[in-house]
Amino acid sequence: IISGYQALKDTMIGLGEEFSGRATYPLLMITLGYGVLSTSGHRWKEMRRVTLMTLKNFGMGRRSIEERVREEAEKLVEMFKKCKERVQKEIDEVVGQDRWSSVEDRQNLPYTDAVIHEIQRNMDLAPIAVPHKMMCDTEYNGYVIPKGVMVFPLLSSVLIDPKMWKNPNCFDPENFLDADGRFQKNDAFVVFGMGKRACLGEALARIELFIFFTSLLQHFTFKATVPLEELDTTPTKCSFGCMPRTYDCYAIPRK
Ligand code: HEM
Repeated sequence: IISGYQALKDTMIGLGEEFSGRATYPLLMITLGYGVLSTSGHRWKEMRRVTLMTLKNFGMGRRSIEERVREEAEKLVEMFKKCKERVQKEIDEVVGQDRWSSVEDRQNLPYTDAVIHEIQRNMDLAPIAVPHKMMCDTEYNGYVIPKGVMVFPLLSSVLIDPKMWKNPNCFDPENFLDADGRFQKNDAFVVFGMGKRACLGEALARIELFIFFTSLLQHFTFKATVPLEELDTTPTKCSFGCMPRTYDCYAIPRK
């Protein structure tokens, strides 16, 4: 298990090729050894290249991916409308009046951007990423890690690495803001993994999260149905992931 920002950076990026294999474990047996996530070596490289090309072609650049994501966000808002007959008229007014947010707005919404990042950091969706496999005998930090060994990049440890965060142990958007309130990137934001096997869907996921989040908050105010102190916001553990809990809430259209 590789833990902490520096060790993950040294191995996943510095020794990227050596650590680029994918280990097999029971959950991955459903893939029958196929697919970009579960393969290693030449086969994986080819699939990763083709998948990346397909994802790029799918959008023909970022703009049309964004348009498709926005369409989905609009559908989501439509879904809310259907469920809430009583407020349908108000929603129609809001949808009719406001423009949709776009990724260009991100730079002018540093606090919103910081909140989305902080949610992802706290969520810790993939605490151990997806296990890697050593491609050859490799020495790191005085340890010899033999070929074939399963390696867990402990992403959780980086997301709360005290050397890397202002306030690692609680929800604080300031972790992504500088003294002037501008958005500040942090290399320890590794929710999508690091190096050669890092998530292929990161760009798409980031656009989706930004547009869904801003569109929903643009059109609705969310209120809990119980006092906030009664809500447990810690993620639940589910297999090798961390999942958000489910909550009842009021989605109140904004005027
Ligand atoms: C918030 C959403 C997402 C998060 C946090 C996430 C996170 C991750 C992580 C941690 C890994 C493993 C990295 C490693 O092995 O070191 C991964 C792999 C991968 N993800 Fe995602 N992911 C997300 C969304 C997506 C989406 C939307 C897609 C597809 C469009 C996608 C496609 C993939 C693929 C294909 C791999 C395997 C890459 C490889 O093995 O070379 N992910 N993701």
